[in-house]
Amino acid sequence: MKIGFIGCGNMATAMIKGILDSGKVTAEQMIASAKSDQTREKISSELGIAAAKTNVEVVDFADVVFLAVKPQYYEEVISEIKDDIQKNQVIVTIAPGKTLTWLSERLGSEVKIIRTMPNTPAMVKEGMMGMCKNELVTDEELQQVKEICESFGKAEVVPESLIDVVVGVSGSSPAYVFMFIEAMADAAVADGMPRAQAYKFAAQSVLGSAKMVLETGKHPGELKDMVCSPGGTTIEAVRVLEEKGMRSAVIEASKACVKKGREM
Ligand SMILES: NC(=O)C1=CN([C@@H]2O[C@H](COP(=O)(O)OP(=O)(O)OC[C@H]3O[C@@H](n4cnc5c(N)ncnc54)[C@H](O)[C@@H]3O)[C@@H](O)[C@H]2O)C=CC1
Ligand SMILES: O=C(O)[C@@H]1CCC=N1
Repeated sequence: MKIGFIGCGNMATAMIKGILDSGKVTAEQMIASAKSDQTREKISSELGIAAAKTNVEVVDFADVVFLAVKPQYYEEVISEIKDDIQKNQVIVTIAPGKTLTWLSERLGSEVKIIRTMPNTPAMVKEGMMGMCKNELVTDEELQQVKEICESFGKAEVVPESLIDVVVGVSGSSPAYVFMFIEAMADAAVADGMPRAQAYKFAAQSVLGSAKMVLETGKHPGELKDMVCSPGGTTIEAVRVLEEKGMRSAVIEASKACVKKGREM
């Protein structure tokens, strides 16, 4: 399978590195386009794959084409490539808000489309991706693309109605988690811990807690209760977090994120 990326910024770079490291696809089977000479130089030297000057070159080469530009450039890119797309090719999107209907109207009703939502932890092969397809994509093709995407983390097929929800819970949520880590570290610094050490302690606690949720199968509330000793330190922190509306802040933030995605 030959894989192409249109645009090679943060997400594309992370995804390409993961795919190459998995060995599922060789460097000769991959291509990415970029507008600037500087980015094309990075594609050749850092990623070791072909760098295309035009987006049409990517479509002419690849079986699976990822549209990895910002949502506001989708329309422009689609009008550039639409006449070159063949019936057997699969177009994979990674932008919020661009529905299968919106995409089909612009790419053409004959085009196979997989709509996904990845996240930046793909950079460390711990990504989480939601994906759905239009009716022209076979289950086998979806499975093949899913396996490729599992090179940089986990991937799950969801109904299209949940893709906007995926933006809130995993596409954008790394930003909220980084804010949480930064805030915990700020508190540790305020109490005298050197900053680099504070980030390590805070980040490792988040990593370990996430692993506990995934690996023990226990309810997050039960895991929280296991930390809270009666009359102890943790329940004091929990009391203040509840008083300051932490859960509500996270829920409202995530709902605003999902709403924005639906409007895009
Ligand atoms: N950054 C994130 O956390 C996530 C981003 N996404 C989505 O991934 C997509 C890419 O986002 P990032 O990688 O963060 O953006 P980015 O800005 O790092 O990369 C986009 C790249 O596309 C290039 N580009 C712009 N117009 C182009 C054109 N006409 N032809 C070829 N290349 C062009 C830009 O020069 C840039 O290098 C967006 O649709 C975004 O919504 C999805 C999930 C997470
Ligand atoms: O902020 C954004 O619009 C993109 C989509 C998900 C994460 N970043």
